[in-house]
Amino acid sequence: MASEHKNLSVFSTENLPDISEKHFAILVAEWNSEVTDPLFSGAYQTLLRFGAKEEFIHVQTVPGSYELSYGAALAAQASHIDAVICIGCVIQGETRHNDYINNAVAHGLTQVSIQYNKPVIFGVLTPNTLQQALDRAGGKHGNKGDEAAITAIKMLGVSF
Ligand SMILES: Nc1c(NC[C@H](O)[C@H](O)[C@H](O)CO)[nH]c(=O)[nH]c1=O
Ligand SMILES: CC(=O)[C@@H](O)COP(=O)(O)O
Repeated sequence: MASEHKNLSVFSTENLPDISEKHFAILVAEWNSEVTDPLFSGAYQTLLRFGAKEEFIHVQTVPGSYELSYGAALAAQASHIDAVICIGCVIQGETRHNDYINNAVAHGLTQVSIQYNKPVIFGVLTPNTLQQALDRAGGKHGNKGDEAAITAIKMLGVSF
């Protein structure tokens, strides 16, 4: 398995832009909070680590990952928000419900990002099991919340 023994949160932090005056929205799904709480903490602490101001990080919860798209649209259309980070965890159940949620959120967040011309980061785990999720929320495979925050920071440095 490609990720079997890897920390998936290893990333370059060179040449990051100055984010001291940037405003970040973080949307956190309440479903599977034992996973989304550490994902959020990873994202929040990573933003602070690389220079974001606490008062410029705006946090809201939504009931589930499916609601992240609408929550992201509300955040992205706010003029003071520079980037949106969406945190969720959709664990495969007995039916194909998880597939519909995951596909809807992936497409929805992409549409919001393009519509409002702002980075909207997909920090949603789509594991088969709770353990796979915990492994990626501060466990042996790192923290996808950290990755989501670094991705938001890097995207703020992308311009033409
Ligand atoms: N099963 C999971 C859900 N389900 C709830 C949906 O996200 C949504 O809130 C509901 O369908 C009403 O619109 N959400 C997760 O984030 N993770 C899950 O595992
Ligand atoms: C997607 C989920 O984990 C939750 O809605 C339960 O799914 P299922 O009804 O397929 O077990």
